[in-house]
Amino acid sequence: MTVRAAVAGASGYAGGEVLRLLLQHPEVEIGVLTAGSNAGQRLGALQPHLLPLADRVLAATTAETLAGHDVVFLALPHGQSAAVAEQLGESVLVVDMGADFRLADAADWERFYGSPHAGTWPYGLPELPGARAALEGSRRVAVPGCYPTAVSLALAPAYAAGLAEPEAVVVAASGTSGAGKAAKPHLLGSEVMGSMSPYGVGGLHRHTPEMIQNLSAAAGERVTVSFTPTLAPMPRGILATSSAKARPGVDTGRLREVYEKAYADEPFVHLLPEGRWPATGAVYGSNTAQLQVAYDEAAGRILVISAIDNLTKGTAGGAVQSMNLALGLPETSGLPATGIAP
Ligand SMILES: NC(=O)C1=CN([C@@H]2O[C@H](COP(=O)(O)OP(=O)(O)OC[C@H]3O[C@@H](n4cnc5c(N)ncnc54)[C@H](OP(=O)(O)O)[C@@H]3O)[C@@H](O)[C@H]2O)C=CC1
Ligand SMILES: CC(=O)N[C@@H](CCC(=O)OP(=O)(O)O)C(=O)O
Repeated sequence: MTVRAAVAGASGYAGGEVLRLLLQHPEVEIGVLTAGSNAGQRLGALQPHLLPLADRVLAATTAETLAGHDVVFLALPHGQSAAVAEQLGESVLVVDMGADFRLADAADWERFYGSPHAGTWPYGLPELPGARAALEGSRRVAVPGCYPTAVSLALAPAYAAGLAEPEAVVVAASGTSGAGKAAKPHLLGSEVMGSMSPYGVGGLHRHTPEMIQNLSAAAGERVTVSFTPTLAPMPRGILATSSAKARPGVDTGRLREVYEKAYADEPFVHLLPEGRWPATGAVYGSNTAQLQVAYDEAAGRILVISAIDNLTKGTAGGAVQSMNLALGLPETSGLPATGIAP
């Protein structure tokens, strides 16, 4: 089977990463690549690491240029995917790496994104309860945000097993590629190098409702999330520390048992052996999420540390994994499970 794939937003970070993975995918042939202001440029000038595609000229992002493919990846800014997606046929698989179709609650969407809600598609985090079945055979996929990927993988098993009170606290650090390629004053090298800083503090970050949605679904009751993102001086990676008050009866043994069972058969979620801790360096460039759990007896809290590469498992890897499921291909095709070190 040969799958012909187009990528809209090929000049950006998410588009570049999905192309890196698709170039290694045994069943995929790369078709049209599009951009916005960089339409007309050669890809090699913008993504010099994608050597086999260096001479490809970027087309304008329109439904016409994206027509005639089996799958279209949309790596466009928030709010731009819906207009393109609605013009693509229903038989085409559309994988949206933006946020447009992630949230089920229209009021949440409007509050955090400030535009009308476009709809809700099957959610591209197969490891969440029920998600894999919804992706199989689907022709529309909403790829999760990078922080919600790290945090949902970390806390969903605890909530699904009834181990935690419905009030989660999350502090997470992200590499700068999470903010995209467009120049922003707080992302200048001299602002970021040698410094860590918080942003979106106090429930303001748009990934908060996405985490609440996923964890509430796992818990079967409304979970609140206090989320503090921080910017770290590294190009890729997210390290999230997620915690919640433990319910009576929880101890280290029970906590480990729940996580071992939840992820025993998952190819891309790795619960580390006791005493070892996740690190962004260990998952760099891979589609793997590393997890470790701890029970803080004195505080009565469950702690889960998770590490992902924001561009791989946090975006493009999740997108390709979901494509594989949607098209009935082996779920792991084209996806590296091993990282690059040091
Ligand atoms: N970076 C990350 O870790 C993650 C990103 N995502 C999502 O992926 C999407 C892309 O993000 P990212 O790659 O980081 O962003 P970038 O800013 O790096 O890339 C944006 C891409 O969209 C194109 N584009 C911008 N405006 C338009 C337009 N009006 N019409 C057509 N194309 C346009 C750009 O083209 P040009 O170069 O020509 O301007 C570029 O190819 C976003 O929705 C983001 O939320 C999701 C999870 C994680
Ligand atoms: C460091 C940084 O700025 N990160 C981005 C998250 C990137 C991402 O995954 O999210 P979306 O797909 O929802 O854009 C942010 O906090 O806005």
